[in-house]
Amino acid sequence: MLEDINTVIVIVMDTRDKGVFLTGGAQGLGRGIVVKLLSLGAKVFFVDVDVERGKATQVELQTQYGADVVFFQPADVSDGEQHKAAFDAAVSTLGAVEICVNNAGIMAEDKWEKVLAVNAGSHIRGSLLALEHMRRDRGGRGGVIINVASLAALYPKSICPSYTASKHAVIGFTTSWAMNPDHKDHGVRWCCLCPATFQSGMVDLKRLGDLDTDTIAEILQKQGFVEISQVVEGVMKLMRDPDNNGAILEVSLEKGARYRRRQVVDRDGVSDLVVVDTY
Ligand SMILES: NC(=O)C1=CN([C@@H]2O[C@H](COP(=O)(O)OP(=O)(O)OC[C@H]3O[C@@H](n4cnc5c(N)ncnc54)[C@H](O)[C@@H]3O)[C@@H](O)[C@H]2O)C=CC1
Ligand SMILES: CCCCCC(=O)/C=C/C=C\C/C=C\C/C=C\CCCC(=O)O
Repeated sequence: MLEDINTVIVIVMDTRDKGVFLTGGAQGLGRGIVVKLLSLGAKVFFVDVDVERGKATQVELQTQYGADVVFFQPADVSDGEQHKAAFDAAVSTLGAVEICVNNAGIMAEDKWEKVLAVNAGSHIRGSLLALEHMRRDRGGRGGVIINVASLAALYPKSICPSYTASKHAVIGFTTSWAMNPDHKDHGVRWCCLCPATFQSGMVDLKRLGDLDTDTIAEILQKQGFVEISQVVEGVMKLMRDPDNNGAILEVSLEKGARYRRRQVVDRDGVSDLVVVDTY
């Protein structure tokens, strides 16, 4: 009798010794992703505009994981020069960057230009810096770009229109690049993460500008939060699967982690992109 041999072997991206560049790593989700990647043997260079918190995080993580695997540089990623200088410093410190996580974000409806500069501008710039460095057809090693959006990237949100616009921009930019016909040559994957609300510095109601904090507190209380650890697992899911390109992964309390959209690249990396799931 024939054995069932329909076993699928999935080769996941090995993060060990990979160079990572991440923005907004001093606290919240960014810090959670840094810790996870360090625990898996990656080397991480993170930036943040919060210098004190960034330094403290660096000291703590160097003590735990080693002084030669985690590096912090202060940078405001809404400033193109600071952002580029930090990316270049990451490349010279780590040797190469193969994973880029554009995570830094703010919510401040009374400063919509800043919201767009950080949440959309820095994700676009960071992606282009990473693409240029990683692309195989220009001597790079390939890699993956993860852009942290939000559930607010997928729906209109009357509470925070500018924040919502900035997150929609991230989805549009990332999925458009994922369809680039040169994908097979440059070997860089593009993914978006869309989490529901989780506890972090951003949920500090004092920092939300002129938003109606009483209403927000009431909604958040009723709605609940996803755990940062669940959101970090979502990032790992996007990162690890070598077939993932153009993926939008939602992480919510009701549905857990699920793909809203995804395209696959054949194992040989030379076929056209095929949309396998849409919404
Ligand atoms: N907290 C939440 O419920 C959700 C957050 N997100 C997104 O997750 C990402 C991370 O946010 P959280 O961890 O929640 O916030 P957080 O406020 O805890 O951490 C964000 C970090 O980014 C840094 N940052 C802000 N502006 C910066 C700039 N111009 N340059 C460099 N660093 C800067 C902050 O100093 C902070 O350390 C953001 O993109 C946010 O929009 C998405 C969905 C839900
Ligand atoms: C806009 C909400 C969904 C995503 C959450 C997010 O990206 C960041 C949240 C940060 C702080 C919380 C402040 C405002 C959100 C308030 C209420 C959310 C619920 C509204 C809704 O889901 O429609």
